[in-house]
Amino acid sequence: MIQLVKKGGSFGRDFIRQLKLRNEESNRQVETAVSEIIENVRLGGDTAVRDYTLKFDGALPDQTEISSGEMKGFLSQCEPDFLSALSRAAENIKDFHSRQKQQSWFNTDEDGVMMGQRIRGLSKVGIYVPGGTAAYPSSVLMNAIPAKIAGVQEIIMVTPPGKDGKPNPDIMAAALTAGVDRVFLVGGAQAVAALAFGTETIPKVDKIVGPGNIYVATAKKQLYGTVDIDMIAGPSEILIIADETAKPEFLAADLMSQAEHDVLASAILLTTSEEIAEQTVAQIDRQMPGLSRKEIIARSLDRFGAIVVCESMEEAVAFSNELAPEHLEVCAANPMEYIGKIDNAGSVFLGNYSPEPLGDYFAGPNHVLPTSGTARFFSPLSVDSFIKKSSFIYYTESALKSAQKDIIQLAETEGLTAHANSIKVRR
Ligand SMILES: NC(=O)c1ccc[n+]([C@@H]2O[C@H](COP(=O)([O-])OP(=O)(O)OC[C@H]3O[C@@H](n4cnc5c(N)ncnc54)[C@H](O)[C@@H]3O)[C@@H](O)[C@H]2O)c1
Ligand SMILES: N[C@H](CO)Cc1c[nH]c[nH+]1
Ligand SMILES: [Zn+2]
Repeated sequence: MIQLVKKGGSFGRDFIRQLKLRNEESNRQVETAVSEIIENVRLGGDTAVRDYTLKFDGALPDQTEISSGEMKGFLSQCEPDFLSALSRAAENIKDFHSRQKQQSWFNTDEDGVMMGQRIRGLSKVGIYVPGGTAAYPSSVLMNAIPAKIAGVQEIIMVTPPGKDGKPNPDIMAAALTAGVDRVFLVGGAQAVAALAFGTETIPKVDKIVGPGNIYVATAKKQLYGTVDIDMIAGPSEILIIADETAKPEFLAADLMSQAEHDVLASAILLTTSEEIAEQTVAQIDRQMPGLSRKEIIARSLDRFGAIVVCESMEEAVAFSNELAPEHLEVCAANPMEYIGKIDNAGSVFLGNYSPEPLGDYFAGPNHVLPTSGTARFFSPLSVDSFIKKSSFIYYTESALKSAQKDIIQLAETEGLTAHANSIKVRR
């Protein structure tokens, strides 16, 4: 049962503490397990990866790597309507992310000094595509399309095998659509560790991106430093701010759309209307029995769901900024009014006709987003996540001469006389 907190109820600090515990508590539980998996994969390579695949996924694929020829063979198993929806979604995602591309730049002054920045794609990137309790072809597009636009030379995808040890055909179709270079059927913390260290069959990469459950998110966190990562993109979250013009039927549906991802997912409604709050509870009760993942939804809403009646929209916005949700829906008479007031949120959905799943699948912005309050400092996955920059400096003899006094002064103040000497020898 989702908890309903009426005006003046004891929500506030207690619930924020409970939500924060969601991260800490689950992290504590899995932290040790994940570090053991990482260490075993580091030492045991493919053998350890295979053992964990059998243990956690329940089946071993005949082969870990799927060639592009084999991927094409799976296309005939996909629904034609799915394939055309996938290609339309891919176009929207390409269009949105193409606008993010930054250009290298070089500037030359009148005195011949040239400086600039070269921007290029990372060489080898690992993308994690979840596949435990659901398959996520949409996450293939969200990970790989910005990587391609950034100019990544090699995109290595990992995803858990199906319960039969076989690849999911829809995920293979998405990998072909998005231009993934190599695909390995490995999931969980063992996949992240394999990409970070490299094994006999799985290549070591420079950066690992992509969403996943708590094991995947914890493994990325623990391996940061051995490898670069994009962010902590763990169990999904939705927070909705609604005034009295919102529609309870929509609110209930949207809360459950994210609760269905994971028993650790979180769904919160903050509304100024007691009537809307009560009707949303009723709508959840009405809609949930018809949903295939109702058990996951019920468990998620039970622990990490809440409907809270706030004093004002300002109070709701302040709460939201404090929680920094992955997804924020603003269902209000004038949603545009809130654009400047939202400080912390991964992706914001404005108005009654911009439901969260529109962003998950189709609109174009990335659905790989920071969770657990990390939207305070992380941004959505983007083309920027896949680039690196190098700076370039060219000075002429006369330009160096006019700068030499300042450089020598700064070097000597730091006590670094060899630095100063490097300038002096050119005088
Ligand atoms: N934040 C985002 O951007 C975003 C986007 C999409 C999905 N998600 C999240 O991705 C997750 C997908 O989760 P999923 O489970 O379906 O797929 P997953 O691929 O993330 O996880 C499956 C893997 O978890 C590992 N695992 C399962 N139980 C384990 C255990 N007891 N010990 C060690 N390892 C274990 C297994 O190796 C398995 O292969 C959900 O939490 C969803 O909310 C987040
Ligand atoms: N809502 C998820 C991000 O938290 C992304 C997703 C993919 N498919 C469906 N939903
Ligand atoms: Zn979703």
